[in-house]
Amino acid sequence: MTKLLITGKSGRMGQSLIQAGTENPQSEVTSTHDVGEDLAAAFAGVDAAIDFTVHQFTDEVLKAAIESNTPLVIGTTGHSDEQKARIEEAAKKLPIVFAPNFSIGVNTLFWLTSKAAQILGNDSFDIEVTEMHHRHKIDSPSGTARRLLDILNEETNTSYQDDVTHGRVGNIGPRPSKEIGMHTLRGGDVVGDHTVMFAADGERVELTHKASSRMTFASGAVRAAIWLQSQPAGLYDMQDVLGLKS
Ligand SMILES: NC(=O)C1=CN([C@@H]2O[C@H](COP(=O)(O)OP(=O)(O)OC[C@H]3O[C@@H](n4cnc5c(N)ncnc54)[C@H](OP(=O)(O)O)[C@@H]3O)[C@@H](O)[C@H]2O)C=CC1
Ligand SMILES: O=C(O)C1=N[C@H](C(=O)O)C[C@H](O)C1
Repeated sequence: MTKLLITGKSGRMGQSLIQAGTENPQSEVTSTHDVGEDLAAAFAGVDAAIDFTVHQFTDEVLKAAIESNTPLVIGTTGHSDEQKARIEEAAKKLPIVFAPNFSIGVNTLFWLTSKAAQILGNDSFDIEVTEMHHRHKIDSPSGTARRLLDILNEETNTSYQDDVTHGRVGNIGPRPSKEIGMHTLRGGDVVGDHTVMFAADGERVELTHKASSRMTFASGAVRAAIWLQSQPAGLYDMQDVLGLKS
């Protein structure tokens, strides 16, 4: 039985994670944490911690995990490159799964996006990405969209800095062929929609994933925490947990 700490216990994901960790026959939620509570005390005696909170809290979580030698699952998004580097550093001491999306469907979308970009390329096909989330989401683009852009950049020899355009306004002129458009939508209670579009003269391919329940992310994160129990220190993502890399 894997004893779990869930941080952000009152949050949307915190609530789903408590449910998923309780329902999974291989895990139990023995500790929770929220703003203002003692984090070191919350880490005492658990086998793994799952953090879906805010990026500003990640450094504190890493410190407490290292001090208590506790494997960590990080689902929080919105980190800067410097914060991501600190997660990589911590993973030299601890096993950490850090993933922008824990659903099996989105991890399949990552794989499909890579294959589609290899086949279609960005010469005759124009690539655009859209994401839509609920009105409360504070980071943009979503962590999942950032990962999709990383995949597209890698497959098309483009870069996030030079080739990704966020929205368009004004007299923008014709579309540069290498450009990748990124468009964020926010509204209502949308759990999480992502589309990668390849548009050419005469045809269009659209790869879309729509999440309708946060339990898909939560049960994936609990599965990752259980999987971490048998892993050495290192930085992993959900593709490792699902065996999609081998
Ligand atoms: N990787 C994945 O599969 C997924 C990732 N996410 C990501 O998870 C994160 C949380 O999303 P969601 O649950 O919707 O957000 P919520 O706003 O609902 O929850 C955030 C939680 O973090 C707590 N919190 C806020 N500030 C701090 C702080 N400084 N220190 C400690 N705790 C803090 C909040 O406490 P309080 O309420 O008291 O402020 C709350 O419990 C986001 O980054 C989101 O993008 C979401 C879904 C899937
Ligand atoms: O904040 C959310 O809700 C979500 N965040 C993740 C992201 O930023 O990609 C994953 C999911 O789409 C829901």
